[in-house]
Amino acid sequence: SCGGARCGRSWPWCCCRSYAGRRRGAHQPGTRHRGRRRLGPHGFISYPRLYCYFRSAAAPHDQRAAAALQQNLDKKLFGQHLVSKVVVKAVRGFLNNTNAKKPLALSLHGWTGTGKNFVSKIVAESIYKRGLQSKYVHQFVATLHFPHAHSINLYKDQLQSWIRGNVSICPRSLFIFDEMDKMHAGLIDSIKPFLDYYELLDGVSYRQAIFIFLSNAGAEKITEVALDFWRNGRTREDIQLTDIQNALSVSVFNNKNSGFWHSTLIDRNLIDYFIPFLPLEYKHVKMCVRVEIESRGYTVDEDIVSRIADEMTYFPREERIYSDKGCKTVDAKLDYYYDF
Ligand SMILES: Nc1ncnc2c1ncn2[C@@H]1O[C@H](COP(=O)(O)OP(=O)(O)OP(=O)(O)O)[C@@H](O)[C@H]1O
Repeated sequence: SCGGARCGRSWPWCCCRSYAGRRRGAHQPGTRHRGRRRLGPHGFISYPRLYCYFRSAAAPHDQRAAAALQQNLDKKLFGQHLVSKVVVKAVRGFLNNTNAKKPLALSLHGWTGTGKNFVSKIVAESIYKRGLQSKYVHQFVATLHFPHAHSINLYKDQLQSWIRGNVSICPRSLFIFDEMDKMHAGLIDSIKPFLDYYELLDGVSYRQAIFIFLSNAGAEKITEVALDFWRNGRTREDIQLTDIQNALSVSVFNNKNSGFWHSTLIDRNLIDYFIPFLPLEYKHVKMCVRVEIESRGYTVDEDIVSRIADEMTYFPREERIYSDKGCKTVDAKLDYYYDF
């Protein structure tokens, strides 16, 4: 129990935002939240709901937010043409829609180190000034927050109450579920009502919320398609969403280790987009190395770039096209070459 401690960015199930919400009567079933007055951090009177509304929910009408998302993805994300296209369309469309019928639900799939967390961060930064640090952004990591299979019913209750409490406070809340493939089967179904087409549930509307699920499940399927294109002499940019999306959702639905195994979220079509992250090639790894060198304030040395990219391992064994860690570990390898 947090015992009324100050609200932090950690994961206190019992308290903080849910607790604060309860104190304000924000997420009691059937209670309408009116944004009551309270003293802000500097002694000013603040209106929590309005604060959230103007800081966050006003973003949909801000073309700059959508433009920033596009710009950032174009500039920072390598080798993921499908991701850039779909994420921009989905998020921009959703933010600009004042009459959304359901929350936005995106499921990002792909090999490790291909940019799933990176993209979630860019999405958060485009909507909320403080990005992942915003108190309206909630990140769950399956192995950290839902470790024990025997506690699944408890987690279900806690997850529901966490989401209910936070959406009551801020309708434009963002929930990111990492490591979906390590989530106990059935747990994620507990949030199904929130992702559905209800106008109100116990007086709360979830239609402005955004849910992003991250998973390695389906990576083999994605690699299979990418390899097929490569072996047939076609460029990876020729791959269309339609070449992967259906097969991906079916494979995730039928994969016992996907977190979405036989999930009602999938069979009730509550996930809006299954977004495939293609495995990264040698040239993409080099791009990541260059960015990392520049971010540390050094001039790019192409010799070091090649040496680091060469150190990574690539698959399949014969062709050696795709990095098996994507761009992960690139920053650690740099430490060896530079005396920081
Ligand atoms: N496609 C990419 N374009 C640019 N940078 C990338 C890309 N993929 C990964 N990176 C870099 O590598 C780092 C690690 O990637 P990230 O954490 O997003 O991988 P992930 O797909 O979420 O992996 P995992 O499945 O293991 O969680 C990112 O912070 C980013 O710096």
